[in-house]
Amino acid sequence: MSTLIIATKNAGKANDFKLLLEPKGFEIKTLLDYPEIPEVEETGYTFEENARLKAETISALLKAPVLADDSGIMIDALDGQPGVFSARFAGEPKSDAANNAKVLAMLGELEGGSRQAHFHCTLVLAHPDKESLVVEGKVTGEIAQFPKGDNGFGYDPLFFYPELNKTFGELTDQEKNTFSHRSEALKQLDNLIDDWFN
Ligand SMILES: O=c1nc[nH]c2c1ncn2[C@H]1C[C@H](O)[C@@H](COP(=O)(O)OP(=O)(O)OP(=O)(O)O)O1
Ligand SMILES: [Mg+2]
Repeated sequence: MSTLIIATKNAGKANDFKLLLEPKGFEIKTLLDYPEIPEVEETGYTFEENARLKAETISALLKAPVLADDSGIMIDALDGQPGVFSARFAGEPKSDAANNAKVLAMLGELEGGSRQAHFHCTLVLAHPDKESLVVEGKVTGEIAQFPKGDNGFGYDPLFFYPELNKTFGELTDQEKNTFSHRSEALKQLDNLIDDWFN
């Protein structure tokens, strides 16, 4: 069985990756299993730059293949904000509740059709002596008028997905991992990963 380290400290993402990759025979570890690894600063201005920083830094440190995810939510009415700054939108320390409240306050009374948004995910798979692989995925929806659902993490309770008539916070794990930006990106990776590993 191949071990794959995910360069994340986000327990919600870690859970998504476990559900998505363990059935494919990967043993998943995350930075929560390596508390001694220092924080990698996300100094990039694109998802790819930040995902590369996380994957390539940790891969060089651990001398092992490492996958990183940089993701966020882009809201049309806010010209694509919070985008790369999604995790820190309401400032530090990062808080999902404060980020969600800030988004709702900025959108105010805008009606459904004007609340379009999408989740974006860029994945970078790095190896100490190979070129990194880069893939991405997205999913489109709307920002709900108020948070709904206790599943998932981050902006999930605000992200209304019209196809299922539910927010991502109301989806089962299986539904989220069928429709999410993360699963979309992983599908792209799936086509490439076997050759890359061998
Ligand atoms: O499926 C998702 N469902 C809800 N929210 C999500 C999702 N995917 C990304 N997001 C939000 C969470 C965070 O506000 C930002 C990611 O920021 P991002 O820097 O990539 O992750 P992070 O700092 O939480 O963990 P880490 O860098 O250790 O992987 O977008
Ligand atoms: Mg981060």
